[in-house]
Amino acid sequence: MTVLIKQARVLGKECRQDIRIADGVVTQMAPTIPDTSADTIIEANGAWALPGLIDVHVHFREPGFTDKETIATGSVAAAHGGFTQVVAMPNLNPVPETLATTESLLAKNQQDGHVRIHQFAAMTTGLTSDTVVDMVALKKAGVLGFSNDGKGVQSAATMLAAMSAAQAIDAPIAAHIEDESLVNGGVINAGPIADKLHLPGIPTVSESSQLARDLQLAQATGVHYHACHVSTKASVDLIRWAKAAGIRVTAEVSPHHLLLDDTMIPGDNPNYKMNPPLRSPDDRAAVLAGLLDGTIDMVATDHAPHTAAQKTGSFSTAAFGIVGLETAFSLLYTHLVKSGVMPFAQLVQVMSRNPATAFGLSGGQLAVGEPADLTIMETNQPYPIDPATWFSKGHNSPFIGETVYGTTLATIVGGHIAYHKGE
Ligand SMILES: NC(=O)N[C@@H](CC(=O)O)C(=O)O
Ligand SMILES: [Zn+2]
Ligand SMILES: [Zn+2]
Repeated sequence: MTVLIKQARVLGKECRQDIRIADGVVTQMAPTIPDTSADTIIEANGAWALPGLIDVHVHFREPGFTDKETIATGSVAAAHGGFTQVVAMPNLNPVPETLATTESLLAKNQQDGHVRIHQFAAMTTGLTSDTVVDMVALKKAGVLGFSNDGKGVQSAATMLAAMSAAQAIDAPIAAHIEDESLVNGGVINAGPIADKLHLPGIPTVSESSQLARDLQLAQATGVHYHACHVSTKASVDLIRWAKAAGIRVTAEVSPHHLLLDDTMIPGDNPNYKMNPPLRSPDDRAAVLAGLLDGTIDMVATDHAPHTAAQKTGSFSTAAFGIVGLETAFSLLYTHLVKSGVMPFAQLVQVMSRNPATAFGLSGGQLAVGEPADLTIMETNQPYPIDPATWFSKGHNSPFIGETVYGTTLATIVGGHIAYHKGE
């Protein structure tokens, strides 16, 4: 299978490029390549050719919750958003924690995935217990690493045991950081907005105090510790300190924590409910500053689809989480790059190269000889965010109706076209 992309803009190149792909590899880039013998031609017409985007935090809900999303719908949504690789979280039913459940999930990811799907297995059985899974066997089966996302690990002893086991096989731990003894049944960030809406608040220390614990444990074990969806200023300060101290830590931030804060919540609307919650304007400024200065390594969407029924009604009863795969690039391009907050090359780095480097994945670079994972992205035509155009089953987003720039024309995974606009 050969693909020829015509007249794409490429970061770091003065003039438009033709890009030839054969057998899953980028084989040629030049101002003009004759289109003899290409199976497929994609006219970029000056749109960007970017290294395929990588999202290390998605929820595909299969098995167990296929009314919210499936591996098929989630991975087409990923391709539609420009992502060529994702890492899927294990808060499923059954939880991938035994060899049998994990092997069948990995096979299903392979079979149904429209993009490359990597998988985190649970760290502990049932995502809540103190029993660490058989990491050696699960790593051998093919998982990328371990996470209890959705739940913090409440016991320091359990976290230490999990980190030691993961370190011994050089597997990363991706931590949902939340001390449940400090959450107080909260559903929104603690502070004046929670008070105004008469909703119970989640304090920032429920995240940062457990992060401080984890960083000490990561230092003691030498494990690769990845902090999921960092949301507070104190967390950014802790990670900055930890990196300076040589602790092997990486961190992600979600588009919504970069672009929204709790003062923007328009009343009791559950499409603004997620965990961690939208924090204060100061927290939001700190996570953005942390991403800009490299303290936070990457953007990850925490794509968390739910049914309409689960996201209707009030903050107090709705499910936590919002979708992100089909809006992440356009929102960040519009609000960070177009507005001059972040250089375009840096946005691409935090959405592609940095996640690849942190987790040892292929991709993250567009160059001759590299795997043909790439995204053709048009950035000049504004359009309103409209869930009718999405492939995800989840329509739970606070960004619906917003005008953005950034349309995926095509997503190519290993030389195969995973998404092609209009086809
Ligand atoms: N982020 C969320 O609000 N929800 C996630 C769980 C999680 O990422 O912690 C989910 O699985 O729905
Ligand atoms: Zn989480
Ligand atoms: Zn999550």
